[in-house]
Amino acid sequence: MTTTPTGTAEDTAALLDVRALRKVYQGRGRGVEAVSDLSFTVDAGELVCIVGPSGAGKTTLLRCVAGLLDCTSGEVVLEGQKVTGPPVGMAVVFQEYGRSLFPWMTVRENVERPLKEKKVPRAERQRLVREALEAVGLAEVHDAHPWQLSGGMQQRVAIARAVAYEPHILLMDEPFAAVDAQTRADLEDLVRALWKRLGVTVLFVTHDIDESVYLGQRVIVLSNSPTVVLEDVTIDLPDERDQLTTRSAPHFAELRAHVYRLIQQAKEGHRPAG
Ligand SMILES: Nc1ncnc2c1ncn2[C@@H]1O[C@H](COP(=O)(O)OP(=O)(O)OP(=O)(O)O)[C@@H](O)[C@H]1O
Repeated sequence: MTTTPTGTAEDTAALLDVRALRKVYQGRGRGVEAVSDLSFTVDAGELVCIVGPSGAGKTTLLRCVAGLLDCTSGEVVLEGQKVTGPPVGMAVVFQEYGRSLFPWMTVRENVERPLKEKKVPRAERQRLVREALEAVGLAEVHDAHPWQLSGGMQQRVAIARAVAYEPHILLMDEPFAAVDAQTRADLEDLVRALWKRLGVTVLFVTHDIDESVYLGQRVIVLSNSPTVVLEDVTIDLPDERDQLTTRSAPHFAELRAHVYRLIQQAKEGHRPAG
């Protein structure tokens, strides 16, 4: 069991509710307060990006949301249940695809593995794996091993594995930081396409301001550590986005500049007013 019911969850319709999250790492002698007080919600079907300067606590936040790390105080509530371990309805895609795929398994076996653990019946598993590999454009290489594929293709496998699992929420932790710029653009479009097609909720952590504005419906900007939310920016760009038109739109530039200024303020130690 990875989640426990919370009596206070009924007051929110949000899929994910991060409430006054605080994380202090206990070191030798003294604690390090990485996250001070983080609160935000994500509604079902939203695509929300988190940005912040290096060391802002993005990974700490994501690990707490994923139930991989205990918070010191506050709570993470997913679908009305307090997260106390990796939740069933969640899948995570990490930056280091090389370490998250099993090299001795084929692409198909890698994607299928979590479904076996979830005890999905065989025929259903095969359908989900086939559809997920088709969705990321890798149907042809289902029998290859990860080490036979490029970095971008390996990350597509990791995305297919997450998608096949049919999560209610997909967490992505700087998933494209290790691929080249062209592949990154393709993968960004893949995430938007899958998000629209599947209706999955996505929480996407990145240090890349342009990427956050291009992908998100909202961008939550974090202060530097000990972390609070500096601003929750609504990205009111048209829903149909593409790399050329969207990125060259004047309003994209305005939003990008706004988030950029917030990150500069974060680096200078600004905190939200009040
Ligand atoms: N295990 C740990 N023990 C002590 N302090 C830690 C530990 N992990 C992270 N920290 C500290 O917590 C703060 C936030 O770290 P975290 O890795 O979450 O930030 P980040 O925003 O993901 O950074 P980056 O963008 O550089 O990956 C930093 O000051 C970091 O030094």
